[in-house]
Amino acid sequence: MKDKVVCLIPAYNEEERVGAVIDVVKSSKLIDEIYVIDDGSWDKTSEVAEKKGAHVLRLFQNMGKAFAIFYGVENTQSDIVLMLDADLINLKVKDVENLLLPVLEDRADMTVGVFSEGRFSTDLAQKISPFLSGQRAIKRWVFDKILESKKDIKDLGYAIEIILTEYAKKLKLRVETVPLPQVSHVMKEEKLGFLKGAQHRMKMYKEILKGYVNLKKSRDEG
Ligand SMILES: O=c1ccn([C@@H]2O[C@H](COP(=O)(O)OP(=O)(O)O)[C@@H](O)[C@H]2O)c(=O)[nH]1
Ligand SMILES: O=C(O)[C@@H](COP(=O)(O)O)O[C@H]1O[C@H](CO)[C@@H](O)[C@H](O)[C@H]1O
Repeated sequence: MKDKVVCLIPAYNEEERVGAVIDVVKSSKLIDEIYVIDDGSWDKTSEVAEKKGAHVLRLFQNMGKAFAIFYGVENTQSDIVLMLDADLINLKVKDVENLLLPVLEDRADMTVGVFSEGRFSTDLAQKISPFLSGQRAIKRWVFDKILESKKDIKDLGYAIEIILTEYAKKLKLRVETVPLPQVSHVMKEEKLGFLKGAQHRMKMYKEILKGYVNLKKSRDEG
C-alpha cells in the first residue's frame, strides 16, 4: 500500500496566493490530504483555503512558521509530510511529484526543492542558501524525532528550515535536492510594500540567526 501523504501549507495573510497552490496540489494523485495552517491571518486565507477544498487548521494568533508546521504535523496523520509555502508562483504538478517520489520510493528521507530558471532574485536567494528552502517532502518520523529532542522547536519561527537541515545531518538522513524549474515565490516587499517588507525580512533574519545561536548552544552542550 502507498504511504499516506499529507501536504501542509503554512499561511499568514495569503488570501491572494494560497488558492493557486492548493489547485496544483489537488491535481496530484500522490497527495491524500491538504491542510492549510492559517497562522493567525487577519485576511480571508482560511475562507479561500476551505473554498478550494483544503482542510484548515486555524491559529487565532500569529505564532510563526515553525509553530504552524509543527501544529500541522501534530494534528494530522501521515507517513510523509509535504511542506509547501502558500505564496509559490508557477508551481506545477510535476514539481510536487518530483519532490515526493524519492521519499515515496524510499530513496530519500527528505527532499529539498530549489528554485531554478525562474526569477533572478528568488533563484539567486536559493542558490546562496538552498538550506532555507521551505519546499520539502519529509518522512513523518523525522518530525517526531525533532519534537522529542527539541522541545522549543515551535518557538523558532523562520528557523524551522535550518533546524530541519541540522537534524538531517544529525540523523544521517538521505537528502535529495530537487530542482523546481521556473518556480518562484512572491517576495515580502512585493506582498507588503518596500518598508513593511523590509521590516518583515529583518524579522525573518533575526529568527534565523536566533535559530543558529540556539543550535550552536545545543551542540556546545553536547
Ligand atoms: O509567521 C508566519 C510567517 C510566514 N508564514 C508562512 O510561511 C511561508 C513562508 O513565509 P514567507 O512567505 O514570509 O517567506 P518567504 O517565502 O518570503 O521567504 C508562507 O506560506 C507564509 O505565509 C506563516 O505561516 N507564519
Ligand atoms: O529565500 C530566502 O532568503 C527567504 C526569503 O524570501 P523572500 O525574501 O521573501 O524572497 O525564503 C526562504 O527562507 C525562509 C526561512 O528559512 C523559508 O521559510 C522560506 O520558505 C524560503 O523561501
